[in-house]
Amino acid sequence: MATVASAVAGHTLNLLDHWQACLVLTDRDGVVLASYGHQQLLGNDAALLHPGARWREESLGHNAIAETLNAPRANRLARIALEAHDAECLKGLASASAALLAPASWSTSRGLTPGACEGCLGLICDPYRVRQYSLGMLGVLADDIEQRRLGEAHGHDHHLLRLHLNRSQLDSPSAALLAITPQGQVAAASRRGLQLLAAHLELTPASDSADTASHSAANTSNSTAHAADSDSCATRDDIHLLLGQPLARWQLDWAPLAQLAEAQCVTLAQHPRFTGYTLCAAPPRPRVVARAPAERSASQPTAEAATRETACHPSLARLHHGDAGWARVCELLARLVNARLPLLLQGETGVGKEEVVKALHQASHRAHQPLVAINCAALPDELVEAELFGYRRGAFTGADPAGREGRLLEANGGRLFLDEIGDMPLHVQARLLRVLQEREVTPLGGGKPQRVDFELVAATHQPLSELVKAGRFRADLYYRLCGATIALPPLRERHDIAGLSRALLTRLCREQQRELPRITPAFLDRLTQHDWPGNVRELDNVLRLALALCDGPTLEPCHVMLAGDCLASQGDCPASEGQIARQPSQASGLPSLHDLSSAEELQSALDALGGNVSRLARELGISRTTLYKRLGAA
Ligand SMILES: Nc1ncnc2c1ncn2[C@@H]1O[C@H](COP(=O)(O)OP(=O)(O)OP(=O)(O)O)[C@@H](O)[C@H]1O
Repeated sequence: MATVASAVAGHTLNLLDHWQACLVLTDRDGVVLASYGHQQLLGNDAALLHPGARWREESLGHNAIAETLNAPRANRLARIALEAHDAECLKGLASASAALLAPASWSTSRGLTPGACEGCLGLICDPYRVRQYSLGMLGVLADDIEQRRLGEAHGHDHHLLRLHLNRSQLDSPSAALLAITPQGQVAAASRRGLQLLAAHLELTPASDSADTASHSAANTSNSTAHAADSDSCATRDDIHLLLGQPLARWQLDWAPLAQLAEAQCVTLAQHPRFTGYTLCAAPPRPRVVARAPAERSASQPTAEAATRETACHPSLARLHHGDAGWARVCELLARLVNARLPLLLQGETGVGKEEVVKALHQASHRAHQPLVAINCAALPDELVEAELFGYRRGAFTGADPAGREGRLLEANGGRLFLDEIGDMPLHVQARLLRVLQEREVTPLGGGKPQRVDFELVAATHQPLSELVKAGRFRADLYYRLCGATIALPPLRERHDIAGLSRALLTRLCREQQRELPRITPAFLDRLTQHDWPGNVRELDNVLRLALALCDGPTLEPCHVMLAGDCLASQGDCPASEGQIARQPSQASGLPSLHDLSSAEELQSALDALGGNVSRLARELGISRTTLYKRLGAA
């Protein structure tokens, strides 16, 4: 779910930044899986936005996420007003949230399965900026996530029908989505899909009884501002009448629809109830299953079993920030993480191959076992065998008299990462192949072979298959390494450079224990225009330098120094809003509260800080609520 949510949330990052708002994705227990947007919102309590933090009532008191998760169906959308939060760090902020529900589905073998709550998407924000837009946005994001999850669950063996009155909106979350079996039965439907079918049968939407009780109880709290879900949805009983039914029941003729090629649209001009709707049908898309290795013992889990394990671990979800190519990589990794397949990662230098291996290891069942990384290009030819396989006492001149275990044995029980595998000398390739075949390591100088059990990941920036053709890499080893080959896209092809840059800057500022400067759109624009031959490594360096060059509170395009730019030629940056605000005498650069007596003066100070209410409140030593009250006097 985190992968899908990240892909969806990635589109909102600019907006979140502008609103100084933060989106929090939690699982159904209120445990944070990921967060996006303005991470400084909670100041010293930023850890609440980190994976693992809990937002249930027992941990954090009253808040919208907890409220939604108490009764997810009834409270699909909830909003908590300013003072109603219990936690000190949330006081003066608004929280709003939307439940993320799995689609109700039907199959011949299992019958009807109601959609369970899978998690929650919360928005923590400055209430004066966002107000009612927050719920609208959350509703759209939740619809989008739920639709994508439906496609993920059913798209490989069902036709997906989309209906919308406006052809250009067929791909949007406001379209109705139906999953149809090869026999033409409705197997699942999105919320809007259910509404559309329900309307056709003239079903009257009613509330789910269990959830309604808790909803009413929650509504008795006058500090809670609930937003009723304006999108009425078919009830559980109605779903029995909708799912598992032949599509023909709605007078939609299945045979010609099943023949539609993807992206082909039909306008249902004359249809009795769907008049004016455009319909588009996508045939099933087979799942991508990694190539199985040549041999596998019967006791090992199959690749197919692993493909069922599609939930994306937060450490994998953190690898991308909304780019579709990287989202696909993360999804594949999530499927393969415990599949016991050797993985081969291919990608240019600096794309993040090592980051991927670390994330993969953290997400795997072996996370608590060693991850042993070996850079094959960095080992001198004469030492590489000793390093990998170890040696016995006195095996060669200059060896450690006590002998050495070798890195392969160190990886026993865990994962071995062979970086730059294309640079491994041929004679070492032969020995490694033997280890992979026999799962035994014999140290240099002889001795008893020792059994080893490790997962294997190899990486290279070289086209390994070409090296095989050129006779520089053993074909038999190549086929042992590439149970699944995953190509990592270079940075210039990514569409999430802005989101990635924000994440890298946040990490750097945390490391340097400094406040994250405001990031101007022009700064991000300059980053997205570059080609990034050194990929994420180059971006990381450029951002480090930008932070070092930035004295004020705002990162401007002039702080971006790309390879070849000369520091000495860097002109002065124009004084930013924040620098203008630095005139007064205090260490913080702001006049004291005493000096800012009128609402107009407070407003000017706020404008000078780019509208950052939290920061102004902090600088002035007052709560956000007090600040709003004083601003409200204007
Ligand atoms: N998704 C990411 N999030 C944060 N940092 C990243 C990410 N991907 C890469 N980096 C950073 O970019 C730099 C290069 O990453 P990494 O070493 O994983 O690349 P690589 O592909 O293994 O490079 P090489 O082929 O040169 O060894 C590191 O500093 C790493 O921390």
